[in-house]
Amino acid sequence: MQDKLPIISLLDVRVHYATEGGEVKKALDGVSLNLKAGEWLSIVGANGSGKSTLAGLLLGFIPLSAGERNMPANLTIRGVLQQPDAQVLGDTIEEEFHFALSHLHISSGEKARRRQEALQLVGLHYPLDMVIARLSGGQKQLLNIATALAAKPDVLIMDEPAAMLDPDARDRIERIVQSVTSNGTAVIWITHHLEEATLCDRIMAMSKGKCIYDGIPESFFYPEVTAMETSSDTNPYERLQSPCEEVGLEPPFTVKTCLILKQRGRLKGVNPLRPEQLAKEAARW
Ligand SMILES: Nc1ncnc2c1ncn2[C@@H]1O[C@H](COP(=O)(O)OP(=O)(O)OP(=O)(O)O)[C@@H](O)[C@H]1O
Repeated sequence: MQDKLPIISLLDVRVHYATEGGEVKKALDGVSLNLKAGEWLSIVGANGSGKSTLAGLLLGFIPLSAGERNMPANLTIRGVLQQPDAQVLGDTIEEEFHFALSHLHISSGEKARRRQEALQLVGLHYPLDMVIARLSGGQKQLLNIATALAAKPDVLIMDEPAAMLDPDARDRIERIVQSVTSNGTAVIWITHHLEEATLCDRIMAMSKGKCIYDGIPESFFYPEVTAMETSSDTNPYERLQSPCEEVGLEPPFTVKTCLILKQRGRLKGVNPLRPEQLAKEAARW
């Protein structure tokens, strides 16, 4: 991925709002970002840290107060919002695809093919005249993802896509993201549930409108662990805080478990992020 040029580049972007009290609210306060084709970027941060503002800026519905946003004019970007209902326009699945693809200059046969492919990918097997109101929240979200994917976007931005979903639906979205990124679509997945940020290529952590970490997940979740010259049996290791902990975010359960094991001298040299990776390491003991 290193050799690819960025398809989106933000340079020192700022989004400021005037508050009723006459002060300036800095929703984004000097953020720079390069996104490459096929990259899976997780944007994490506490409530109000600027994640959705960044998504809105990339999707083009929030204007810049300052800085530069560079992307090719023909770049196709699609967004999936947290509340599935907020995005649905049609009454039926067929209508929803009709609205989503109406602006594309492709034949109706190609539209039908893309619709079929996208529904297959997200695993929605319903007749096209299925009334959307009868779908569950998770199914509506999968439909939103399918309509976004049918436009063959260069960039897919998902703002808390799994917030209303059960673990199975979340796993499905993760598999979809793995599939589309391997085909070149860049995906930005915004979340404050850090379990959802353990499969991505890169994490960007936001705090108070600033980017305070931009790098691989492993270094975000795991601090340096150093052996201490101590006679204590229970805690022979002292560790620094990870960037994740420094920002005040709660690490995934797997990471928390591993950090405790590391403090007890176990799991040296490995930094599992997913439960299945931890199980594999534990099985070696
Ligand atoms: N239109 C607006 N006018 C004034 N302030 C705003 C506006 N939109 C966002 N903000 C403020 O900007 C900051 C960043 O908001 P944003 O929604 O981007 O955060 P977030 O990280 O997405 O939060 P959450 O996780 O709760 O969705 C917040 O303090 C918010 O109150």
